[in-house]
Amino acid sequence: MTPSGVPVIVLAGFLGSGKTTLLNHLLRTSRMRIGVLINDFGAINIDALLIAGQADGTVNLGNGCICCSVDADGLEDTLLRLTRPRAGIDAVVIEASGIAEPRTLIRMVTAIADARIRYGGLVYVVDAVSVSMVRDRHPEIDHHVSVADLIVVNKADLVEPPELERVGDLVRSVNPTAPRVVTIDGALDPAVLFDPVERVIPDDVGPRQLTLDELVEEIAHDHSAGDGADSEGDHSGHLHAAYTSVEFTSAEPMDPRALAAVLERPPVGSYRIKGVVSFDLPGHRQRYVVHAVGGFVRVDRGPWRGEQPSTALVVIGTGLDADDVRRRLSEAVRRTDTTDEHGILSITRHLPDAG
Ligand SMILES: Nc1nc2c(ncn2[C@@H]2O[C@H](COP(=O)(O)OP(=O)(O)OP(=O)(O)O)[C@@H](O)[C@H]2O)c(=O)[nH]1
Repeated sequence: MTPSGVPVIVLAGFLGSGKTTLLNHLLRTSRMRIGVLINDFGAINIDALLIAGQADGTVNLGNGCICCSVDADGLEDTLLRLTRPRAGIDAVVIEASGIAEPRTLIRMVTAIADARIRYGGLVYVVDAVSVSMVRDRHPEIDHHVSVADLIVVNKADLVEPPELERVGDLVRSVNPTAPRVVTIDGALDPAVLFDPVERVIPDDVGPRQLTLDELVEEIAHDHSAGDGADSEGDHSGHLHAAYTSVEFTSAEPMDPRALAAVLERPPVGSYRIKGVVSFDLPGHRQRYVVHAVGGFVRVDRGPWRGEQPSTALVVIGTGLDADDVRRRLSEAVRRTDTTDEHGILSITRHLPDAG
């Protein structure tokens, strides 16, 4: 028998492991109506930008780590609103920031005593390339893996089979019971996560089902009305205590060669750079999405979605010199006197199909 209540799944994993990629895959391939709660680290919510347009309903929980910036009541309110029968949501996924403390989040979800929702488990994404290095730096990652209900070993395309096997053994030694799935680009079969549903909207839910835009608007309004305080107290032992982020925005287009240099040789202390970039060059006026994780750079591009082309980047790391980061990015804003017609190649060579 399928348990009752809308499942609330927590999606976690270290910085850059592939959580947003996996979530986008689920949103594209699942036939369910999925509500998404996103919590990103940094004042500009890049993950919300990267998911926008894909999710049925996206609620941006704002700046900071979810376990700090959203108090238990705020999370409860949001979840209960999101799962009202009129909303017709089949499942909720909370994407935690890459340095969130999943156990705190799980406690917050399981503490909600309302039959309308149930905790749907922790899906933990492991980056096959960097997991060993990340464990050396942050042994507490093992605690996160150990409480996972499903472990997704992602980026299988970037490691040789023996290394993949080694990562599998390592994960199993930390969490012997959770099932493991190996993926490329987070291509997880939604059936692994969600029970099939037959959506029945009860008769007593009012004149009509809410559109998700209406729902999101309502929830966003509630959030701006009262931002949560820290309900969990001391976060000094959490991963995010050591990390800071630096945001950068520019209405002026960027210089591709200079930006590529920042992505390939990131500022001292930087572990993760991500964002949306405008180059505004002939043939390259699309919306570029750039990612750097450890030493890996990846670029994707697509159309702007009605927004004004501009650049928004976040750099996350430990011991970042914010002034230096901003200076390097400011220097990568395109100067009008430059004519570097091949500069864009330093960016397009990181497109997945660039060979
Ligand atoms: N080659 C390869 N790249 C991947 C794979 N999965 C994700 N990526 C890339 O890795 C980068 C980070 O992916 P995201 O999905 O943004 O990672 P995240 O865990 O959401 O990152 P944070 O929110 O910053 O913690 C992006 O450039 C992705 O395109 C994969 O399986 N293979």
